Amino acid sequence: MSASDVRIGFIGAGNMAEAMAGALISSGKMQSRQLTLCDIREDRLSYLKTQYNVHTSTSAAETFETASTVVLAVKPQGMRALLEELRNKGLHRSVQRKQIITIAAGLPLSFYEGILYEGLDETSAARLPIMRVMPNTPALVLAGMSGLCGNAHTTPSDMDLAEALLSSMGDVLRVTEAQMDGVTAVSGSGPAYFFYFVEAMVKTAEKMGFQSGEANRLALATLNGAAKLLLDSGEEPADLRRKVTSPGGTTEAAINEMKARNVAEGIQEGMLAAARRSRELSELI
Ligand SMILES: NC(=O)C1=CN([C@@H]2O[C@H](COP(=O)(O)OP(=O)(O)OC[C@H]3O[C@@H](n4cnc5c(N)ncnc54)[C@H](OP(=O)(O)O)[C@@H]3O)[C@@H](O)[C@H]2O)C=CC1
Ligand SMILES: O=C(O)[C@@H]1CCC=N1
Repeated sequence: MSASDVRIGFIGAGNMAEAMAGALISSGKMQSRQLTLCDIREDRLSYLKTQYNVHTSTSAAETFETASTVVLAVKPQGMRALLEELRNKGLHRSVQRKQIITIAAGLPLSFYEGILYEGLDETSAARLPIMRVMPNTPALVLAGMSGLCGNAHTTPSDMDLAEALLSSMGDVLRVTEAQMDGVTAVSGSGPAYFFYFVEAMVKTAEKMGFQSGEANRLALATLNGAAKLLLDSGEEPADLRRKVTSPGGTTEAAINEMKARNVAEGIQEGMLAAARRSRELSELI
């Protein structure tokens, strides 16, 4: 199937679906008319239609039927009801082969198989290969990071298709399913850790007397520059940190204070909590 034949249907058109759909369009990978965004919220759909000129629908069944690739983008807690709705309408007995890509945190491939493959023989199940993707919201600005894995019915060309779509939004790493909780904790949730750090830096700059706009400029230009330096120089973060840290200087005073407050441990424990929560989500359904 060539890129122009692909029809992607997003079921659940929230923050992450918007980031992915927006990236597919702005990267030139897909035309708006190749995308359908489905949500239960009409207000959300009218915003998305105005913003991206995509097809919109309130019907998950219709979106599933008309797509060649379906992206399941509802919250994990709503996934069972959605899958059961699709299965109860017989849509899993698809004659047309289509890729199912789920972006929900935590839920294992076996959960989707248990519902979507119910009553299907191997030949019919093979028409619905299922892939798990863990993207992140910087996809919207084509700077995303995604982890990708697939079930036994996923062929190399299904994986290539998913990777081609995701690489238009940023970097892609193929992983095992066992690594997905880790991907979620590092890159899926990761942008929020960074934003939390920015919030703290900006708040502190304001307390030091800078106007909000000035505080934002100081913090953001610095973090953007530091990330660029790290990426472009190829040097280790610890080495770059040492180059900023003059013995007996201001940076040393800051880092000593952060170490005394176990900031690194807080980051580690936060990330481990995210991975734990990812595993827990699979138990909730
Ligand atoms: N946000 C992120 O950074 C990331 C999110 N994810 C995953 O992406 C998924 C979506 O997250 P996110 O975009 O943040 O969530 P949102 O809540 O922003 O989006 C989900 C949308 O789906 C709607 N919805 C719920 N049930 C249905 C249904 N049956 N049919 C159609 N639409 C429905 C929701 O409506 P309502 O609000 O009324 O329920 C909501 O508008 C989650 O599973 C999450 O784990 C993965 C990586 C990163
Ligand atoms: O917070 C969450 O559960 C989702 C998954 C990764 C990022 N957001």
